[in-house]
Amino acid sequence: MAPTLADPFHDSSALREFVINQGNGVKGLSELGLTALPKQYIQPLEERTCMSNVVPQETIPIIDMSNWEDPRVSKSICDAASKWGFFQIVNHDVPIQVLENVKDATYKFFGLPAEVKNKYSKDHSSSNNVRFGTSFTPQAEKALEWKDYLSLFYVSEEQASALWPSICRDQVLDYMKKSEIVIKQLLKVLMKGLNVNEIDDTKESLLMGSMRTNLNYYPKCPNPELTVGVGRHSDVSTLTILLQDEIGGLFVRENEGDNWIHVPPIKGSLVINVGDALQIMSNGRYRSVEHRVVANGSNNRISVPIFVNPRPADMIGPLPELIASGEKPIYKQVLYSDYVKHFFRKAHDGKKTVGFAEL
Ligand SMILES: COc1cc(/C=C/C(=O)SCCNC(=O)CCNC(=O)[C@H](O)C(C)(C)COP(=O)(O)OP(=O)(O)OC[C@H]2O[C@@H](n3cnc4c(N)ncnc43)[C@H](O)[C@@H]2OP(=O)(O)O)ccc1O
Ligand SMILES: O=C(O)CCC(=O)C(=O)O
Ligand SMILES: [Fe+2]
Repeated sequence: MAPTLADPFHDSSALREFVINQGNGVKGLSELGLTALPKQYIQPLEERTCMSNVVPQETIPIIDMSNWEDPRVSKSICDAASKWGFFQIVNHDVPIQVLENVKDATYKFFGLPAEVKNKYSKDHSSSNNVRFGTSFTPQAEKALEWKDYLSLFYVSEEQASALWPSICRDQVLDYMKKSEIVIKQLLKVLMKGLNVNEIDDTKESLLMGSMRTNLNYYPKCPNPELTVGVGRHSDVSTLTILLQDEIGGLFVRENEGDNWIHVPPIKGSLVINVGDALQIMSNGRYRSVEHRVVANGSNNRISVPIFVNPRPADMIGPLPELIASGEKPIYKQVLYSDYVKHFFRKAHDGKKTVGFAEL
């Protein structure tokens, strides 16, 4: 069949060549001015966000961090991590300018020509620690996701200087560095909520021994109602610190039901969520909750999550303090890099990754 403007990528190998192999991403597709979504991005009905399942009056907690050691603030953090798995923080210690700089740097990186960004793709990057990509796991997905990303795994300043794209390196490093204070505050409070009152070096390394920052770019989409920006998933991190811009589009699942809650952008705030590693280490007391991002028909959107993780070589399982206090473990000990590889090798599938660690 001859290509048409509505669907010039009827042939899937032509689409993969343009989007994945040449590094144009969905940003490149969006900029072609397509009038219809290529069929490879059409999600099954059950994966699209249906507005009748969105609860407009509900909201995740918004927590003021200026008095984070106040027992009432600590309680609201622990309650939010148990009940919602998600909350927003305001009046934290990360300067607004640092957040603005990393958003600008994200636009600058994605504004580079495809052939420059493509130097960081899975096939061309000189290291697994830097990866430019699109969708999530295109090789495993039945329907692709409408998102491009740059993923930066932090090892050292020296490695970042040598390997990370210079157009965003310093801004990402600054964002990570300045976020460390609030990450430590949150972990201290959350551990205290489990009666783990001392975070020694070993425990600190287990909770936050590695960090990965992703720059996510969701370009304007024809037929946004047919696809997703990011499909339903929980993060595999201990905690995720997410900076989103003013566009909106992140939805969180309410408890176990089929209702979804929008996370409204609040200027200067950071969205915090519990990841699978903390759900496992807390023996299920804190919950990693499914979330998804819708595509947008009018605007481009960016977000910048910092995934705070154990180290790849760590064994993770319910914390010994919880088991010593008589709790029955519901998870086994697993090697964290095995857990992450399991997550990355399949398409987004809600909360299924956690099954890998269940007893
Ligand atoms: C991208 O869209 C996303 C991402 C997310 C992410 C949510 C998170 O919570 S990220 C936090 C992940 N944790 C860590 O990175 C810390 C620990 N790191 C590790 O354990 C390792 O670095 C590793 C990630 C397991 C990679 O180890 P390595 O030995 O190099 O293993 P490989 O065989 O190369 O990779 C395994 C498998 O994963 C794919 N992959 C690797 N890195 C990424 C990446 N940054 N993004 C996407 N996929 C990645 C790699 O291609 C391999 O798959 P194959 O099929 O090729 O075998 C949430 C939501 C999103 O939409
Ligand atoms: O873009 C967002 O708001 C969320 C992205 C996300 O869930 C992720 O990258 O894991
Ligand atoms: Fe996520």
